[in-house]
Amino acid sequence: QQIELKHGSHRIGKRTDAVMQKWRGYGLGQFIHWGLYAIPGGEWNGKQYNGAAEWIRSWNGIPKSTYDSLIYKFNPVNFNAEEWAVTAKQMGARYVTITTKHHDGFCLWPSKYTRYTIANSPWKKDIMKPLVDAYDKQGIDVILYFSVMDWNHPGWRYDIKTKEDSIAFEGFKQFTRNQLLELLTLYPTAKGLWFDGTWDKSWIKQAAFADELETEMRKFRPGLIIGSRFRADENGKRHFDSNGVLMGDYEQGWERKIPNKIEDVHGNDWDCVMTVPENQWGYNKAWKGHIKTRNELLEMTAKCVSLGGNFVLNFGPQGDGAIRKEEKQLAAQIGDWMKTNSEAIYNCEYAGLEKQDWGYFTKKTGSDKLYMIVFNVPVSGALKVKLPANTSIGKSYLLAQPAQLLNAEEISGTEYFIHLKNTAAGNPFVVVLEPTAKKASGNTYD
Ligand SMILES: C[C@@H]1N[C@@H](c2cn(-c3ccccc3)nn2)[C@H](O)[C@@H]1O
Repeated sequence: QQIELKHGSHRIGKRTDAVMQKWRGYGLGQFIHWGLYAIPGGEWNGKQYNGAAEWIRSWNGIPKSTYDSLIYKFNPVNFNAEEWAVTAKQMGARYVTITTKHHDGFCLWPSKYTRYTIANSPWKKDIMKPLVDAYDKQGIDVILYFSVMDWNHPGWRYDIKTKEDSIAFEGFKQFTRNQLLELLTLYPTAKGLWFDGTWDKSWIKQAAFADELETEMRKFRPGLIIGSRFRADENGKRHFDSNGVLMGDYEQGWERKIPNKIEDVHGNDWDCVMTVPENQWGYNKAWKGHIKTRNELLEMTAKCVSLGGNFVLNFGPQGDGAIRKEEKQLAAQIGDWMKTNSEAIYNCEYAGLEKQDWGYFTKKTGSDKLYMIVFNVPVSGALKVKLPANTSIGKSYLLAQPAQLLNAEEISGTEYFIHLKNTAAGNPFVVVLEPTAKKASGNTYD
């Protein structure tokens, strides 16, 4: 049964306002991880760091102060915000999440609450403003990534054990609040905040402070979207409070993993953030291990949308500000597919139909139109569809060739085979189903 909570979730069920409805329909997004870590790119003195490139500061092979002095090397002469935004547009991304400050504490905006910012680098200029403006110009909504954990701030603590810890952390909490209100003030078109670095005990113990801060930010920016990772409840519960209710506006736990069935998402909004290599968010020179292909990424996108979520693909621009060619190629390949098939991705939701082996169902929000995103054509060339009892298939056709109707053979009251004309599919493709209400059979046998 429900327990009394002061700092648990303040909402049951999905948000129904227009801003969140738009977020729900994005389908595909871009993540950008960029900062000082892009300069070493996962390598130091010729040796490769085995962890994630944006965590290289935590490698004991580098003195912390040596890493921190990378600020004096940050001069991204090939940085072009317009190019990044156009790459995202060509990919078909409808929102972008950009690291304003990662765990190392380096701020891509000229914050007045620390010296560890772009303003004190050779580059000097604000990076966030041109990025927000460029993405806004492309009609791509911006979400600001913010790491609470800040290895550069003297007040940061992993846990609070002594009086000194709690005094230092009080200062850190005010600093964090100041920076967040500063970001919301400087970039008012940002639709949301994507929090990270909130798993340590020090922050988990700040249930009341974080709850008040979240309320303050929502008041400051009505409609602001905040995920489930920002704060813990007074019992230290994260993502879901002590009553199992989702914290924040959407579930943020799907990092480099995708739910397998609808029950896994508990009726919540969610997005999945994904790296192209196995686990590299910041630029890593060694483009090694399993690099996801365009078809794998398309299947992940389709799977996420088929389960009611969004898929957010990460890009790690180089230290000089250019996006690496492999990522540009992927963006173009994905965009090429989206040009023909984005109708099955944008403003679509979980169709409520039994999953079939050939791929994924999506349903257009606000309509009965169904999409079958096909990755595995059966040798029979027949795609099985199970519909609810009171519906049948009015029309079915390839999204890419709407004039060519496909034969939908009724196998039984609720099962159909959609017969494909051409089974040599080199690419994933979409079949559209326009269901109609089933005519009453008229015969009663009762
Ligand atoms: C979105 C992604 N989240 C950051 C992260 C966090 N962690 C992590 C790893 C172990 C324990 C707790 C958190 N690993 N990566 C990555 O650096 C990237 O920013």
